[in-house]
Amino acid sequence: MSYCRRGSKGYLYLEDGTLLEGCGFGSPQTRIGEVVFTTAMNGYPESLTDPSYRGQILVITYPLVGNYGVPSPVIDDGILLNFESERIQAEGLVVQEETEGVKWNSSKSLNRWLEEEGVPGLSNVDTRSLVKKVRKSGVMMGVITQGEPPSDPETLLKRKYDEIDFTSLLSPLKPIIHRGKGKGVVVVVDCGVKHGILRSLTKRGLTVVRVPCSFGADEVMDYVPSGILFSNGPGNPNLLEGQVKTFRDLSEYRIPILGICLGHQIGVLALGGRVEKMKFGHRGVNKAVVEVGTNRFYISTHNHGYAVFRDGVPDGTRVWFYNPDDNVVEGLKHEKLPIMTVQFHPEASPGPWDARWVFDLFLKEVKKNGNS
Ligand SMILES: NC(=O)CC[C@H](N)C(=O)O
Repeated sequence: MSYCRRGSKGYLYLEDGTLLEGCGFGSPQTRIGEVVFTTAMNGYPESLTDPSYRGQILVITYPLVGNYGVPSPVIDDGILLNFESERIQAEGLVVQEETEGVKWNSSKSLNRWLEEEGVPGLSNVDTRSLVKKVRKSGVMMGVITQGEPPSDPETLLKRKYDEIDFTSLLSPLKPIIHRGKGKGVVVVVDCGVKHGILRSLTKRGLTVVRVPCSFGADEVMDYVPSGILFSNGPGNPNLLEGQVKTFRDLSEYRIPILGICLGHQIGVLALGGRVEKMKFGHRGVNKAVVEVGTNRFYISTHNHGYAVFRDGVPDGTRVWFYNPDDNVVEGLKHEKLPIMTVQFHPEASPGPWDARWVFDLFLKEVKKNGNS
């Protein structure tokens, strides 16, 4: 790499000793994270602000990133449009080619956005071979930096993604209320909720109370909810004993519960199942899931590194969705209780809306519950 148009070289050092050299963009910071990739061809503003990417360096397989700039934030009752949280959550971004795009609603370039938010970017690297490596050896920790290669990467890489509880960094400190125009209150146990989930609930008239991820069942029940949603979030679900207990305790109230992504995994653990780390995860917006029973395929958005395999399904539940590529369990329904969970993202953001009816189904359950 001899010439970088923004002046600075950039580097990604991987846990296995590989050093990739490219061009720096965004902010000249050094950050550590688990190196993961998404196959989404668009939606970088949503992906970068998805709290579930906290602690991870995101590699985008689509070769041109930045084409349509970064939209201006629109906030409606505290809920953002076009972004999934108030800041970039990913630790760093790796792309093949970073572009200065424009679009009618773009307020700045990707480069400027990363610069303002203190997040390093790396471009002009062969993302294809990087992804092949990650697919082959599994996800690894990495250091992203600019200027010079990292001087002591081994020390930096002592930090392991799987051992950190990121949810406490993202969860609100106190409850936040978003009012819907209809009846019914849903408490969202917020371990880093995507705003797309909040939008999906308020759009259906529901009032949303976002409570800290550390809340126990009694604190959740103080809001007399008609339904409870356990949100998506970053990190290893096996560290979240408190949240698992809260889910278990709440299941006894027989109130409709919907778990999404991390929420699905917490539910599985609460009901006695098992959640394991995958080799390189599912991250993208064109992943098929099959609904058991109807045999319908839905194209859906995924962002998960942990998963429930067939032998980890808890007793008393049945598989609702699975991924036809690798058979991973993508959703469960409880046989007796009004509990349903999905590993994928029915709110999309970014991605297709094929499965947004999951929220309609939840709404139906919430209405049946009577409090609404
Ligand atoms: N999007 C999510 O909620 C991700 C859940 C969990 N952190 C995983 O990677 O599997």
